[in-house]
Amino acid sequence: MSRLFLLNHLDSHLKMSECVMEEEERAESTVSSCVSMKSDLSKDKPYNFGIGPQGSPLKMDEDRAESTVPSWVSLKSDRSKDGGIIDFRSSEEIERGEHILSNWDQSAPPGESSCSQPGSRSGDAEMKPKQRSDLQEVIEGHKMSLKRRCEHVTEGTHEAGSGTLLNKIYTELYITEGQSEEVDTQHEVRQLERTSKKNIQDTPIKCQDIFKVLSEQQRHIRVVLTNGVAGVGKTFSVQKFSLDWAEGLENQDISLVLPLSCRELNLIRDEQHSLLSLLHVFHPTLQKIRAEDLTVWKLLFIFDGLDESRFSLGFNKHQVISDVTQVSSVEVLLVNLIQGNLLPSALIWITSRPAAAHQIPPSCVDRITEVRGFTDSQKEEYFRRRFSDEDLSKRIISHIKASRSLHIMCLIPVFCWITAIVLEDMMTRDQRGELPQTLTDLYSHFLRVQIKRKKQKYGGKQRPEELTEADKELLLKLGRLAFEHLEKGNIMFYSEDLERCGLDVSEVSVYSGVCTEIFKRESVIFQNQSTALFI
Ligand SMILES: Nc1ncnc2c1ncn2[C@@H]1O[C@H](COP(=O)(O)OP(=O)(O)OP(=O)(O)O)[C@@H](O)[C@H]1O
Repeated sequence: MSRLFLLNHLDSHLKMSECVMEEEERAESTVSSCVSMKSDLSKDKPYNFGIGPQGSPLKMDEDRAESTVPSWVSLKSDRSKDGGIIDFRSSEEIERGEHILSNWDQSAPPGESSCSQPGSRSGDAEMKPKQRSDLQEVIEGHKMSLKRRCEHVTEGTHEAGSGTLLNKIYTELYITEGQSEEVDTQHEVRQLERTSKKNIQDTPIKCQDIFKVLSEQQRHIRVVLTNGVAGVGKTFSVQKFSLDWAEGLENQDISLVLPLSCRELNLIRDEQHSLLSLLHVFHPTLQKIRAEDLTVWKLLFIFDGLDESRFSLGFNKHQVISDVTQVSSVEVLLVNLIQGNLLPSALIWITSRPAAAHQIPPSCVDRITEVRGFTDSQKEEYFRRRFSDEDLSKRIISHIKASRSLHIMCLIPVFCWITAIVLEDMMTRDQRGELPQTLTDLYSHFLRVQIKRKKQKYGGKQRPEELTEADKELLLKLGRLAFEHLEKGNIMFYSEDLERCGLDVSEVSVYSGVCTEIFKRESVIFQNQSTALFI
């Protein structure tokens, strides 16, 4: 059955926005405390694709999927038609491949972590030259493929995102080792304000160092859990880590970096796979690898967005699997990987919003890190990187500094992105109205900018700024959908949910430009008498 997955990023924003509106009304007075268990400010990964008869993501229409899934799933196979890996490598790259393998050959076997059992790396010593060069070829093919997937960011509309290089806009994030607190139930503005006042005991850690042993007290780090609220930059960190590896800049002792998005793993939740076939599905460049290669290489599995997974990870009662060709459910494979029964030498990096992180037993985790967002100077650097027009970035920075709530919220990178979109639009056209001072203002303008972009994209007779009756009706229905699911705590919508709110699935697909724009990122607040409507 064809299903439409749309993401609702709005769940806590009912609470949040109630608070923010109160806050705004009370200007600089104390921020009220509201429950904001899980903030869903961001998602730049809208799902909008069909699942094939077996639910296989590989059966997607390639063109459509390419434009809608900024994903780790390589929809276009990187293999040439006859199944051979395309050799994109320069001689330098080939040499580097050799270097990677020899690094691994020389490196000490990983130690054991709390959950792991002794690993086996047998086989590398006996590797024949032909086998070795085949493996290098696979590694290099995978690096090229990963680089292509990671070097561009897919924020905003497809057109806007497709041209943006990650390295151009990536701004260093403030990441710490250890976990700050329990899940915070306070209103986000208040949480963030507190977070920004750094605790002197926080130990900053660079993203590229998360698997490195940094002090004598530490032992081998096998499993890292990275926490962080919505939109704080977990996925961007994964993307940057992967890109730096694929470009040969960092962590070159790792043979293969294997990002797997939990949201995409949901798509094969009902299927049976071996770890090997799972890799073939999500990383088609690795079709050539064999079971024994996996035990020889130093692998890093990245499970991004545990909070979005629909698995129930039963760590206590599950089948034990130690063979990469043994078929089972994806959740059983995951648990066995994390516990170290399957590929005990493999490194595992899991990212999650705080509310879902408890699914991983602490005994399995060697290091916890937390993405805290941008410090004040990183906020400014973000805007300077974003705009080549220095004057524009200066004006935007000074506007943000002048507004307390905007400045606090810019701790979260996705909020910087919204602010950049809105203020750029307002400052670069003949705009007489006041610049947004409050979050409500900002979200309202954001919706307007997104609708305008959609109209420019799809055309239409009326001026891009004008809303037709049909637009209004659609927005209200989307608002209802978001509101109802916000109350239920759902973050994903199915076609049935859309139909229940009077939305025609095919219409929404046609309008996916605006729908995904609206759904994927932000709650936009309309104040309609005393009610807050979220879109
Ligand atoms: N380091 C960064 N440099 C520049 N922009 C960033 C950075 N990190 C995040 N962003 C901006 O914030 C947006 C959201 O980031 P990201 O998707 O990584 O958040 P997340 O923590 O994975 O959120 P979620 O929990 O909702 O999945 C990005 O699309 C980008 O616009």
